[in-house]
Amino acid sequence: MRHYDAIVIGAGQAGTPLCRKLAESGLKTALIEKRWVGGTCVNGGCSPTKAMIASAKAAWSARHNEALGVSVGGITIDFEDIIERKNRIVQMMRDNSEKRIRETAGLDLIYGTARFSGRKEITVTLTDGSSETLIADKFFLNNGVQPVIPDIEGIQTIPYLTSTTIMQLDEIPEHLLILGSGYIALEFGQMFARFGSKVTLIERSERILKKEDKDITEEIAKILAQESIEILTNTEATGFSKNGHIISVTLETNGRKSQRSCTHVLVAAGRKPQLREFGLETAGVEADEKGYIKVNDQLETSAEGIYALGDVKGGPAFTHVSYDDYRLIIQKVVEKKQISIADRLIPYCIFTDPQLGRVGMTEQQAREKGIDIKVAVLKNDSVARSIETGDERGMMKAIVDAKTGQILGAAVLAEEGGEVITVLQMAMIGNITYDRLMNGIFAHPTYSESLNNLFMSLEG
Ligand SMILES: Cc1cc2nc3c(=O)[nH]c(=O)nc-3n(C[C@H](O)[C@H](O)[C@H](O)COP(=O)(O)OP(=O)(O)OC[C@H]3O[C@@H](n4cnc5c(N)ncnc54)[C@H](O)[C@@H]3O)c2cc1C
Ligand SMILES: NC(=O)c1ccc[n+]([C@@H]2O[C@H](COP(=O)([O-])OP(=O)(O)OC[C@H]3O[C@@H](n4cnc5c(N)ncnc54)[C@H](O)[C@@H]3O)[C@@H](O)[C@H]2O)c1
Repeated sequence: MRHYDAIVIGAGQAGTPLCRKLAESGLKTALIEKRWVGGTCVNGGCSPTKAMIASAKAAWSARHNEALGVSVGGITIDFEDIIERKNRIVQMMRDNSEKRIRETAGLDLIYGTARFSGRKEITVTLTDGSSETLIADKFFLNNGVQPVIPDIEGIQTIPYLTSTTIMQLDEIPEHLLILGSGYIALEFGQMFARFGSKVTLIERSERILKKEDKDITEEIAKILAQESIEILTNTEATGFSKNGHIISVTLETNGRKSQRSCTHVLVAAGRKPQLREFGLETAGVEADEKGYIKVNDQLETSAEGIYALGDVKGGPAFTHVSYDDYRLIIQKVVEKKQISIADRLIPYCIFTDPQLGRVGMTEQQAREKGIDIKVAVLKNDSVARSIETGDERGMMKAIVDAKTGQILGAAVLAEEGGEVITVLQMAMIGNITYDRLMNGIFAHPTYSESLNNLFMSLEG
């Protein structure tokens, strides 16, 4: 039985950099991965989707540029080229990561599926079907999550797509019906509409992106409608059947049944842990009622010497969170520093076009907490940058503590909303009050310059 100082399970956004740093610190380390180095982000998440979204944006721009006096004539979408470009990017990122791992002294990369067979012991089913048992003093669990497939009558009889398989299609769907209206649904929905699919979003709540403020989600819904994306809210899919290449869907809207047909169905109804046969109980690691691994604010599980990082521990599921977990674990385990994941300020960006950059509290959350707030709102049709570039869609919004002037949260729905929100995040990190941004000198004409006007709206 091989013994290691540390075993990392899952080559995700935490596991990949973590295994190298552990080995470089002198710990004999193994990384166990059942599929590909790079995990979801590189192979089936951020990188491939954003590569394909770039193609979709290029198609939109080619059509939209006529409004700017530039006509390119008719455009064609070469879906095979788009998929090939995406595959090249993924392969390059995966190969670079794997190369760095293989070049690290004291680190073994083992391809196989791990499960706990003892308290500090795992059995790995290797890709050739054989198995090996390994023991270690410390374990770092970075197993990630997988798509939820809702238990809807007939769903298993249709060739439904997930975020992974939709990026392996060899044709553009004629009519794509999407279950859900979260991050994955909106990013793929707009992407495929721009490639030429008819797109229908099915959302059982009363509105899309229900955790975001209503004015923001209404603005996004308006933008999607301009691209002929159909959004059915308060609606559930209750049955599926297939006849040739046509899929029939039974929908229920406020108790009223209707029938629809489409050619493809994407399930984007959330993600969940993949730990059913992982042997958490054998290791003494507790999970919560939804199956996520329970951790304290130092990423420690209920079992001594076993830590969990990234999506598998629940909470915000983003690459930058997983990466921050890695940074903190190194500080704790190697540098012997105090760490805490409590109260992390976690920004995010939904890569629709325009992007929705977000940080901190929504207006709704602040009001639910009873905080005395002021709300600054600026529509992009009064932003010089938007007018000049011919893209006036979207808005900016900031939530400010009425007593202290501190910025509590913000949303920027704009072309580079993900970049502009970082300016507001920096202000929050540095405790810079809104009046300093209102009076700050920013380069003209940038989106960030309009933060002057955004906060001026608070001065009445
Ligand atoms: C379509 C899509 C788009 C996304 N876009 C963004 C985005 O733009 N920005 C963003 O911040 N986030 C995005 N995300 C979320 C992001 O991909 C994840 O939050 C991120 O990858 C963090 O994952 P992780 O490190 O927890 O684990 P993962 O990256 O999921 O890695 C877990 C790894 O563990 C392996 N594994 C699991 N169980 C075992 C086992 N028993 N034995 C061996 N190996 C095992 C898996 O094969 C996998 O490689 C997106 C997700 C999806 C699905
Ligand atoms: N840009 C990004 O950062 C990005 C992009 C993609 C994914 N992600 C990550 O991946 C995670 C998963 O994304 P997601 O979009 O699958 O989940 P999500 O939780 O964001 O959205 C799921 C949506 O599906 C709806 N839903 C659930 N069951 C349904 C049903 N039976 N019928 C109709 N609607 C139903 C929910 O009400 C919800 O609106 C995200 O939470 C995010 O952390 C991030």
